[in-house]
Amino acid sequence: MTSDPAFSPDLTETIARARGDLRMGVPVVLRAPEGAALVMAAETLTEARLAAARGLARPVDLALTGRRATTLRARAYDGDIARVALPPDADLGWVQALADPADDLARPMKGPLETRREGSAELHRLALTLAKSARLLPAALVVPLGENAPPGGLTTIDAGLAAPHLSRLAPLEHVISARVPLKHAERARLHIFRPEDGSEEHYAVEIGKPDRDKPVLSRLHSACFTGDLLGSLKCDCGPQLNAALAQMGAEGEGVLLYLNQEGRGIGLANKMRAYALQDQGFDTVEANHRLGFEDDERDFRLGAQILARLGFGAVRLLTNNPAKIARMEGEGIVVTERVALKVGETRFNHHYLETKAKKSGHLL
Ligand SMILES: Nc1nc2c(ncn2[C@@H]2O[C@H](COP(=O)(O)OP(=O)(O)OP(=O)(O)O)[C@@H](O)[C@H]2O)c(=O)[nH]1
Ligand SMILES: [Zn+2]
Repeated sequence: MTSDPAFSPDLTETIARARGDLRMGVPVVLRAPEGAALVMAAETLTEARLAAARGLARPVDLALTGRRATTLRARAYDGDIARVALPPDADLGWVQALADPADDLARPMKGPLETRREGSAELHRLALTLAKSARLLPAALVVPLGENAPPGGLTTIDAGLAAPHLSRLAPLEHVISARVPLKHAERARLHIFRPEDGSEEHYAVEIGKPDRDKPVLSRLHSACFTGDLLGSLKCDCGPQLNAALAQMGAEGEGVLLYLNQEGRGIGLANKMRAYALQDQGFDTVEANHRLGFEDDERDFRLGAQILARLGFGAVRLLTNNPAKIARMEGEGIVVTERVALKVGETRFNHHYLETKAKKSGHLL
């Protein structure tokens, strides 16, 4: 056996491993100067692990976002985070009901919920960041280890190092580019970019050979499995994707970024949870909030980074979303023109588009 540290995972790799652990239901150890804690995602928690957490005889918290706490009428003393004390008789169903709003209307009374105000919320905040980045519901059990040694074989993260690390944008590796003739543009190339943090790859479709010294017609498209692939009438994504490529094809050049930020960054499973809430009468923004997410969890720095990597510094941006323009400019990409992209309105998405205009500032 070699003990060469080059073989050991670094911080980025350890965090990627922790994401996988949480998705599988395996606890992760977060270490801080005030003590270590075991963290488990509420979504993948089991009865056996909940019982084991109680066996440690320490006060156990369920960390929720401030958004979820508002729906549950629980006090979030840390602003963006609420630390709900696990009652002695709480079972797995209780944890899941707090984490998942699916049955909020059928079973409205979860409380009274006791939330903590003393001590630090640092590990709770990190636990929720990890759960979100694993595309799980943002709810996690936080079990202080106290004098107990962490169980063997668990991924261990230094919280002080991980928090700033998670807020930075992972560098992208350009993997490969190749020609893909498209219906709308025979001269097209697909570029694949892979984030160094082990998260999903993103794609750039380059139409023609745009001059890098001029503003390029560009679209930052966020993945929408239901709209892009299934032809869902519940949103306008499919027609927007098609129309953007058609316009680039007609002009002979352009660049479309296909960012794998499904569901405005919450992942497809959570987007379907949001759709189920919309079936109960909530709009697209309310549904995200009830789940514990912000309206939009996407990181558009990614788009700016890919444009810069391809050599573009200025764009004519196909969008109705002013936030995308602001984010591009904030990252040093000049937006010389907004090109409106109004297609695909149906009787099923009329309310969705209206909500985006009213609540998220989209231009009509
Ligand atoms: N969470 C959530 N995501 C949704 C919903 N409907 C569509 N989406 C996602 O929203 C994103 C739409 O992205 P875009 O069309 O690129 O962005 P946009 O903010 O609407 O801006 P423009 O289309 O550029 O005007 C996709 O990732 C979809 O999967 C919804 O009801 N809830
Ligand atoms: Zn869509």
